[in-house]
Order: sequence, then C-alpha cells, then structure tokens
Amino acid sequence: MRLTAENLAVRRGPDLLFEGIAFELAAGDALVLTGPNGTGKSTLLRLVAGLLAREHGTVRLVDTAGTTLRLAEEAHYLGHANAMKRDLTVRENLAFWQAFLRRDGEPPALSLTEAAEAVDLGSLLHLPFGVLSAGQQRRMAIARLLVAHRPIWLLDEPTAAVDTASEERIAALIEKHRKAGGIAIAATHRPLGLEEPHHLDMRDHRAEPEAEMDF
Ligand SMILES: Nc1ncnc2c1ncn2[C@@H]1O[C@H](COP(=O)(O)OP(=O)(O)OP(=O)(O)O)[C@@H](O)[C@H]1O
Repeated sequence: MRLTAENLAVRRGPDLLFEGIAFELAAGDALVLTGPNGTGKSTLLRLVAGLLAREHGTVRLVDTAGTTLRLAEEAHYLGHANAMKRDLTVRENLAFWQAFLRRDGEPPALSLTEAAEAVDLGSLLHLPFGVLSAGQQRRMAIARLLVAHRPIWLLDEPTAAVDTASEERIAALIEKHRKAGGIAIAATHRPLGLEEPHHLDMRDHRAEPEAEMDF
C-alpha cells in the first residue's frame, strides 16, 4: 500500500492557502503535520480524506497489486469534532460506527468493549457520550477507529484534551496500527511520540499572495 501526494494546492475562499505539498508514504509510515494555527493542517487532512476539493495536484492510494483505491473508503478521519451523538450512549455510538463501517473480508476489528478498554474507558460504555469529560470524549473518538478496520488514519490533533497517560496510550495505538501495515497522518501542536515519523511543516508551503487585478 502506498499513499502519494504530488503538488497539492488548496484554495480557501478567494485565496490559495498552501501549494507544493508532496509526500509518499508506504505501509507502516506516519506523517506528522506541524505549523502555526491557520497554516492548513486540518485542511490538508480533509483534502486527503476526500472532504475538500483541491486547486491542483493529486492524492493517490494504491494497494500492493498497484490497484488505485478510493481514499474516502479506506480512511478513518478523526476531526476536531468527535463524530459521536451526545445523547446516545458510548456503546450505541460505537455500535453505530461498527455497523456503518463494517465490510466483508476486512481484517477483524475490536469489539466495542475491547475498543473502549484500549483507551482505558471500558467502564463508561453505558453513559451518554455527552456527559463524558472532554478528554474522555476524545479517547472514545479514538476507540471509534478500532471498531472497524481502515488502513489509513487521518488524525486531527488526536491527543487534544487528553492526559499524559492517554497520550502515550494513543501513541501506542497508532504504532500498533502502523505495525499492522497501516498508514497514519496526524496534525499536532504537541509531540506525539511516534517512532521515526516523516514530518511536514506547513509553513514551508504557504502560498504566495496572488497579484491583485487592477481595473
Ligand atoms: N470556508 C473557508 N473559507 C475561507 N477560509 C477558510 C475556510 N475554511 C478554512 N479557512 C481558512 O483556512 C485556513 C486554514 O485552516 P486550518 O483549519 O486548515 O488550519 P490549521 O493549520 O489546522 O489550524 P489550527 O492549528 O488552528 O488547527 C485558516 O486561515 C482558515 O481561516
């Protein structure tokens, strides 16, 4: 499996936000996106997830046989929002995602209980998601990634709001995903503690201001 980006640029509103983004990731690789607020880390993740159109450039995922795969179908995307319904219990939320994402022939994923235990919150499955603390909610959003297999993880500040022990646990889960042949791209303001990740500093790809038209 190989995830390749070439010459990516994105327009937000009237302006080009970034340009010239390129990377090549193989199974087991991680890419860490850094850069100040507003430099486009979330935008790049959303673009790779297929949620945003690009101005130009390509993103391509191919399997070991060289077949091009649809990225939107092969990726877990964890945005700033946790994609959980506040009024449903944690178990109901995770069950929804497992049923929604399950595909025939996938490698086995974790059960709902195993996924909650992997983020050390196995005792909270019965609670409405909305009553969990901010850090607990983030950890349960990480548990969502474990209930169905997807080879690409696109993670926007995955450790936001979590305590130090949970930061380490989340890093270990990302490492496990990599060791199983997965690829991870993570935007972060804090070191994630991943083993030998690739780095992409969004400051290096700020788009030059475009010339204004005179009339
Ligand atoms: N719909 C939009 N129209 C115009 N500009 C937008 C739109 N959406 C986002 N932007 C701008 O795109 C820029 C990049 O935002 P993005 O969220 O990708 O940054 P980021 O690097 O992830 O920031 P942070 O570190 O704060 O999470 C910001 O300046 C934002 O205002």
